[in-house]
Order: sequence, then structure tokens, then C-alpha cells
Amino acid sequence: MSNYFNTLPLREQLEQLGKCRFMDASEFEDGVDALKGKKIVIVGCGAQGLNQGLNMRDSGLDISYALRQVAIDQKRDSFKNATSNDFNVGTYDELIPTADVVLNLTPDKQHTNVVKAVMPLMKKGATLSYSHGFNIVEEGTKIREDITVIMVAPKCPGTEVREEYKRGFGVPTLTAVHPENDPEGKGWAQAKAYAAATGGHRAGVLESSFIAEVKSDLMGEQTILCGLLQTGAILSFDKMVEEGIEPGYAAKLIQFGWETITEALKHGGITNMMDRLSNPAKIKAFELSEELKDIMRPLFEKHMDDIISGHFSKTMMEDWANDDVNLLKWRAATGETAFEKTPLTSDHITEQEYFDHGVLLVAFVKSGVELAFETMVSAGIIEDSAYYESLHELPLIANTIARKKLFEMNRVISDTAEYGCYLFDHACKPLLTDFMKTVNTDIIGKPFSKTTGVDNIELIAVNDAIRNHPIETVGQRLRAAMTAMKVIKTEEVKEADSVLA
Ligand SMILES: NC(=O)C1=CN([C@@H]2O[C@H](COP(=O)(O)OP(=O)(O)OC[C@H]3O[C@@H](n4cnc5c(N)ncnc54)[C@H](OP(=O)(O)O)[C@@H]3O)[C@@H](O)[C@H]2O)C=CC1
Ligand SMILES: CC(=O)[C@](C)(O)C(=O)O
Ligand SMILES: [Mg+2]
Ligand SMILES: [Mg+2]
Repeated sequence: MSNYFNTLPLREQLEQLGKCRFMDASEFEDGVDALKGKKIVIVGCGAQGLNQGLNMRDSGLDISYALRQVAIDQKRDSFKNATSNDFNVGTYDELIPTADVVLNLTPDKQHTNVVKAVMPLMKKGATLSYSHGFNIVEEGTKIREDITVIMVAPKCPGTEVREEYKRGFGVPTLTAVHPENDPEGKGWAQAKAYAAATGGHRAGVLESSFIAEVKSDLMGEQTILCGLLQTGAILSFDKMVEEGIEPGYAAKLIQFGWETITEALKHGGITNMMDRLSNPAKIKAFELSEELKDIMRPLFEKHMDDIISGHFSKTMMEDWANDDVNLLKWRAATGETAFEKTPLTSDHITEQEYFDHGVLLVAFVKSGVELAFETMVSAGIIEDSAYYESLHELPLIANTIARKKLFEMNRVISDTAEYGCYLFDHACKPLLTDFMKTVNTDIIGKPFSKTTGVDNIELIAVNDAIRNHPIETVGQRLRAAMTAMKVIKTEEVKEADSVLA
């Protein structure tokens, strides 16, 4: 096996990286019809497996789960997830031979094993689906010629795939058909029906490619989505405590702060998030963000370069072969951070206070979203895809932190995302050492209090710069199609409700 992307000639690499067509709502008029009555078997019942399956069943499809014999015998979490939700569960031998569509929703590092075990059992002309193309693109796995290979990749953690569906919305989804495996020409119709069954069409579906999905997905998760939230959380917490802010307050400001701030981002982009600050604070957040972009740009570019060249996947696969020694070590270290271990204050922090006391968090979000977007676009990823993979997904990751800090985020995201998140975090923290020396409680922990006035000319220039960033133009267009987007009940709102009750 070898890296599939690296075997392609440059013009084909560029063509695949740039494959992205926003699908019109009218293209989903047939709903889930192309999969209705088909036997759909999901391999693995974890973050994506369980939650996609629940949505697809609610959309009227026939879902069952194939698990390893040991998982059934030992009644592992995967078995409990499936049976406690009344799904039919069986072994590969029992379920795969009659399946029309097999969804491989096991961790990426298991894909080679799983595909090796499942493929010989699949009936002629069946379909194999992925939610991340790592196995096809980075490992170069070849699938039997009669099998159709598709991808339906929700741009979001598994738990939030379910939450958004229950709210009557969905998450943006990238679909693809592997050009080497579409023998009957049915791949696109099935991918479209699958995306509709998960609710993706209510948020936005892109006709993409395995390559564009893999290279953009890895980039988003390593940098803005998970990496920077981890770095920003740890550095901001440590700084506040060092400056004498009560630790329980500092922990809460961050745990719910990311969620509250990015909820504003999701509805109205960076412009709306920045508009939540007072004018003096907005100017400050803008300046901080420009500074952060200068400092972090080389790191974002390094991640993109390593993802495109295959260096990242090669080194991660070395860790897979080494019993995940690095991943497990880094996971344990995250559990030991002071932020993770500090219990939250029971004092209520109001929604507006998360902005007013969190100017630095706003600056981290703005700088990271723009950098991730700019870096992906300059590498050949189309803007729509880069928007979903940075700005739109960020609140969905922040929701997981609001539940149980970084531990919950790292539990829910894929092992692949988690590995890349730690890589970024370890490189980013030292880069920000000097910057953090300049930070005080004015921008994190206490309200920003500039006593001098605002220069109108400067304010106009700052507002222009915020609104005219290309991500804001794309965002306005894509959000216009998200007519079913819901306001979520943030932890802050739930807490305020319980205080009143
Ligand atoms: N996590 C996320 O939110 C996202 C994930 N993805 C992609 O979705 C796919 C699934 O990831 P994710 O949901 O995180 O995975 P999880 O780690 O949550 O789930 C893995 C499931 O697969 C089973 N499993 C593990 N090893 C094997 C094996 N060798 N053979 C068969 N089953 C196995 C596990 O069950 P048991 O060990 O009990 O057998 C478990 O039910 C990946 O391709 C990932 O990149 C895409 C978008 C987001
Ligand atoms: C949640 C998601 O989309 C990720 C970050 O890509 C993943 O978990 O791999
Ligand atoms: Mg992703
Ligand atoms: Mg991923």
C-alpha cells in the first residue's frame, strides 16, 4: 500500500483538491429514496456509528450493526450502544453477506484490518462507505472492483451529528465517490440519500472528493478546531490563575466561554462575534488577532504542508504501529492539566460577560478561523469547504468542551483528530510564550477597560477589515442556505434558567 494522493500526477491532485460543488436543496427532493429498503450495516458503534445510525433510522432506513465477536461477548460499549438503542447486532459473518451498503465507522487506524475482514464477505455489487477518506487517500487501500466506494463525512463530532438532527437541523457534509470504484454509476445517488438521512442536507452538502475531504479535514481538526482550542484553553487558564483570578471562575470562563462566543460566530460569522464586544474591546481583539496571526501563520502552514506531503500521516501511522505510545502519553498529560482538574465556580457568568471578560478568547477564535481558512484556500481547497471546516464546525467542537472540558472533546473526536490536536498544541504553546507575557487580566478574566476614547477612523478601518475578509463573504452565502439553523441552549442559558426556576 502506498499514499494514493502521492501516486497521482500533479494536475489530477489539483483537480481532486479543488473538487467542490455546493448542492442545491432541490437536489434532495428524493430524500432517502435511493437507500429505502436497502439493508444498511454499520461496522462499529462509536461516536459516528451510533449517532449516524440513530439519525438514519429516524429517517426511515434499515440499520443494523456488525461488531467483532469479542465486542459482543464482552458486551463492550459498542455492543451496549447498539443494543440499548434497540438495534439489531450481529457478527460480520451474520450481517455483511446480505448487506447492500456497509458503512465503515471504525477508527481510521483499524480500517485496513476491517476492510480486509469485511471485503471478502461483501456481496457482489454492494457499496462500502466511509466518513473520512484516510484509508483510501493516505494508505492507498484498493477495494474490489465490483464494489462502489462512497464517502459521507459530517463536518462535526458524532454527538453533535445527533444533537443538530434532533433540533431539526443538521451538519454540513462532504460527499464523494471514489473515482476508482463506481462500476454501476450509482455512487452519487446513494451518497446523496445517505447525507439526507443524517440531516446533512438541511445545513449544506458538497459534492467533493476523497482527497479534498482528507486534506481539509486533517487541517481543520489539527489547527483551529481542536488544537487551538486546547492551546488557548490551557494558556488562558494558567495566565488567569497566575494573575490572581479565582481558579473556579477561570475554569468556567473557558469551559463555557468557547461555546458562548462561537455561538455568535455560527449565526453571524466573525463580524457578529466581534460586534458582541464594546468598541474599545473590539479594536483590542482585532489587534491581538493580527498579532496572533503573524505568530501562528508559519505553524498553520507547516501543518498544511505536512498534511499535503503525507508526512503527517506517515508519522501518525508509525505511532499506530508502536501501540499508540505517543497518543496515549499525550492523552494522559491532557488529563493532568490544572484547567482540566479545577472544579467550576457555582457563580453564574452571564452571556455578555463571556465576551467582555474573554477578549483574548475572541482574538484566538478570530485568528485561528481566518488562518485555517486562508491556509486551506491557498493549498487549493475551495472556500465553501474551508468555511465548513473552520468557522461552522468550531461551535460544534466547543459544545463538547462545554460538556466536560478538553477531556470530552478528545473523547468524542476521532483518534486521528486527537493525535493532530496534540501535535499542534505542543508546537503552539512555546510559540506563544512571549505573546502570553504581554497578556494581563484586562483581556482575560476581567472586563476590558480602556479609559481613553475610540478613534472613529480607526474603528471604521477595523470594521471594514473584519467584514471584508473572504470568509465573511462565503459565510453570508452559505448561511443564507441554512434556513433551519437553530439557536442552541448553551450551558450559560441552561444555568440562567435554573437560577430563575
Ligand atoms: N469522532 C468523530 O466525531 C468523527 C469521526 N469521523 C470518522 O468516522 C470514523 C469513525 O470514527 P469514530 O466514530 O471516532 O470511532 P470511535 O473510536 O468512536 O468508534 C469506533 C468503533 O469501532 C469499533 N472498533 C474498533 N476497532 C475495531 C476493529 N478492529 N474492528 C471492528 N470494529 C472496531 C469500536 O467498537 P469495539 O472496540 O467495541 O469493537 C467502536 O464501536 C473514522 O473514520 C473517523 O475519522 C468523521 C467525522 C467526525
Ligand atoms: C469531529 C470531526 O469532524 C473531526 C474533528 O474531523 C474528527 O473527529 O475527526
Ligand atoms: Mg472532521
Ligand atoms: Mg477528522
